[in-house]
Amino acid sequence: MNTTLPVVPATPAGERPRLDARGTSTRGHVRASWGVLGFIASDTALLAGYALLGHVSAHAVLMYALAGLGLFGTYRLGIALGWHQRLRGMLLTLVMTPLVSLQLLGTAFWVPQVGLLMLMTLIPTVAMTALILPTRYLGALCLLLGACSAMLVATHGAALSLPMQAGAEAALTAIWFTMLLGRVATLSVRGTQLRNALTQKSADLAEALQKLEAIATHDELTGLLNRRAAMAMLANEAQRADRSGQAFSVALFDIDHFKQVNDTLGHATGDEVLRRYAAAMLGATRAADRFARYGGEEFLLLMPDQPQVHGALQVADRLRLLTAQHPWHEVAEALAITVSAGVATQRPGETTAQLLARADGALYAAKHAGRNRVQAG
Ligand SMILES: Nc1nc2c(ncn2[C@@H]2O[C@H](COP(=O)(O)OP(=O)(O)OP(=O)(O)O)[C@@H](O)[C@H]2O)c(=O)[nH]1
Repeated sequence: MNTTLPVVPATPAGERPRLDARGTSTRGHVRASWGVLGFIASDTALLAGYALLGHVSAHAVLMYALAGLGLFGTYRLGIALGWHQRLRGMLLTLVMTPLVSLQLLGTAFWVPQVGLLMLMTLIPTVAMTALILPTRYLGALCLLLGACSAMLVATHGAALSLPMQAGAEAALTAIWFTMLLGRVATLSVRGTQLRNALTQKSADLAEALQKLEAIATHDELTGLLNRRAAMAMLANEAQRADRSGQAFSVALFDIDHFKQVNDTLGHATGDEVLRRYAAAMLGATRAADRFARYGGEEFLLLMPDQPQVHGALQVADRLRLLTAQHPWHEVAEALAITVSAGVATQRPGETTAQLLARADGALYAAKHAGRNRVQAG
């Protein structure tokens, strides 16, 4: 009678069993079914004790045991037929809870001298349900069970009792209570496990989202912000500048004769040059500045705190010089890398596309003027 539904145990770490939609493995349900059998056995033993003391009939104990075995069989059949997967892991709850409740209430109607124990045993059963079942089902189940309980009290109220006459009876009842407490405690543990699992899941999700964001906004080779992120940043900066009236500057850098690096030293060396260049520029720019990979060997520097073109030109030229002075021989003997840059400072009413076009024009001019130089657009 004390057949509170057991908690479906988690799957041991490292195994990859078939999971239902709620992440419970078939093996977990099988283990839970053994738990059901354990409850049936312990309840039957206690009831047999009451029968020996003459408090309930042996017939009632036998019926209880048979009903319990029927429940166990139904559960195992459900698992064998894959119901736990079809019912999205709610087999225990959707099928077993009403059946167990039926068993408990039926016994209470039939053997009201243990009726109060049956009603109390309903509590952890419903609590288990509340952990899993959607609210609308839970509400319906509670209404149904409430109506049945009310009917039980209305029709058998006076007869409902706790077996406590003899000392041995009281001892059995105390054991029953202790078992009930154990089941409620197990449910609380399960609730905590579920909450922890949820917390872990949302932490994993947040981490995955962060990784996705990083992938979406960063260039894989250099780790710099990619063009998409750079354009978004530029748009934000333009909005800020519109509001504050404080202009900003951009510089487009392009590695000189980079094709030759690839052609003579190989693509891998070309990649290494790009990586080193990016790292060197990141280390040399201010925290407020943003350095992004704009294209293949083209880079964009956003300078929010450079409202004057001469200041922006100085920054860009410092970076140009740093590039020329970088120990490129560490990458390949006799390797020398220079960059050309075009700088533009935002003009009132100018769009980011117009601003970039001016910077690009200046870069083109720098290339044509001989490379390894910076020009303003
Ligand atoms: N290794 C490597 N090469 C790249 C990458 N992206 C673009 N490139 C190469 O960069 C080279 C750019 O060549 P061009 O546009 O002709 O320019 P350039 O040789 O730098 O000449 P100038 O810009 O006129 O000085 C091409 O060979 C591209 O294949 C990359 O991720 N890795």
